[in-house]
Amino acid sequence: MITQNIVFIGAGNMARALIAGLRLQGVTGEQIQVHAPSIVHRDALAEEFGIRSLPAAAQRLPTNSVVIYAAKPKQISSVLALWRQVFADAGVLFLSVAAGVGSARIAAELDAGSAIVRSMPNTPAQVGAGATALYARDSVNTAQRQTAAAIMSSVGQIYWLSDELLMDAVTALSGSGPAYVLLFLEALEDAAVLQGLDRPTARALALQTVLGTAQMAAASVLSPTELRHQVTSPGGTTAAGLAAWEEHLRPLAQRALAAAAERSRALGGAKKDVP
Ligand SMILES: NC(=O)C1=CN([C@@H]2O[C@H](COP(=O)(O)OP(=O)(O)OC[C@H]3O[C@@H](n4cnc5c(N)ncnc54)[C@H](O)[C@@H]3O)[C@@H](O)[C@H]2O)C=CC1
Ligand SMILES: O=C(O)[C@@H]1CCC=N1
Repeated sequence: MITQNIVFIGAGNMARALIAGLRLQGVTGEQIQVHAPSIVHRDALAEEFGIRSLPAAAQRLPTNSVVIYAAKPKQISSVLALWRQVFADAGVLFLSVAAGVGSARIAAELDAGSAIVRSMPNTPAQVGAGATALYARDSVNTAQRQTAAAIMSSVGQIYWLSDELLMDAVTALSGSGPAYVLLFLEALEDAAVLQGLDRPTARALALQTVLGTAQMAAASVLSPTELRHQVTSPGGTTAAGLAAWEEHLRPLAQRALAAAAERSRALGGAKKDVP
C-alpha cells in the first residue's frame, strides 16, 4: 500500500495518466498534490481526481514524500532551482519521468546526495496497464527504491534498468510506443474503410484485434513468431497480407526507434532551459 505524500510537478498528459492510475489503485486524493504554473491546468486535475492543487513550489515536505517531475524536459533546470531546497531532506525522493534527462544532470542541479530515480512510464498507466522502466542512483536507499517501485507498479508493469544509457531505447519503445500502436490502429481502420466497412465497425474490429492479440501473446508461452504462424495458412489470406507488411515493417520499426532514441539523447543534452 502506498502511504507516502506524492507531489506532481506538471499537470499535463503524463501527470494525468499517473494520477488516474494511482487513484484507481486506491491512493487517496489527500495524498496527492499537483503543481503547475497554470491554475487552469492544476485545478482541472485537482477537480477531476479530488487531489490537492499546489500554487507554488513547496519549501518543505514531510519526510518520505515523493516528488514526481512530470513537466517538459526543457523546463527541468528552472524547476529544480525552485524546488532544490525540498531535497535537502534526504528522505524526499525525486522521481523523474522526463524523457532524455540523465540522472547525473539532475543530481548536479540538486544536492549531490539527493535521492533520484529516473523513470520512463507510458500513458496506458491511466488504466493500470502501463509499462515503466526505472533507474535508481546509488544515493537511493532500499525503502526509496521500494516506494518508486510501488508507485509505478500500481499503474502497470515495472522493469529496473542497471544501465541508465538504455533509457533512450526504452523511451523509443515503450514511452513513445502507445502512439505507434494508435497510429497502427488508425491505419488499419482507414484501410478497412477502403475495403468497404463502415468506420465504427472498422474501428471496433481493429481495436479488438490488437487488444485480443496482445492478451493472447501475454497469456501464451509461445513467441510472437510462433503465434503468428498459427494464424498463417500456407497460400491463405494472412500470407498474402503479411507479404506486404514484411516488406516494410521491420526496417520501418528500426528507423522509428532509432529516430526516437536519438531525440531522447538530444532532449537530455541541453543544460540550460530552452524557450
Ligand atoms: N506523454 C507521454 O506519453 C509521456 C511523457 N513523458 C514525460 O512526461 C513529461 C510531461 O509530458 P506531457 O505530460 O506529455 O507534457 P504536457 O505538455 O502535457 O504537460 C506538461 C505540464 O507541465 C506544466 N508546466 C509547464 N511549466 C512548468 C513549470 N515551470 N513547473 C511546473 N509545471 C510546469 C504544464 O502546465 C503542463 O501541465 C515530459 O518530461 C515527458 O518527457 C514520459 C513518458 C510518456
Ligand atoms: O514524446 C515525448 O517526448 C514523450 C516521451 C515519451 C512519450 N512522450
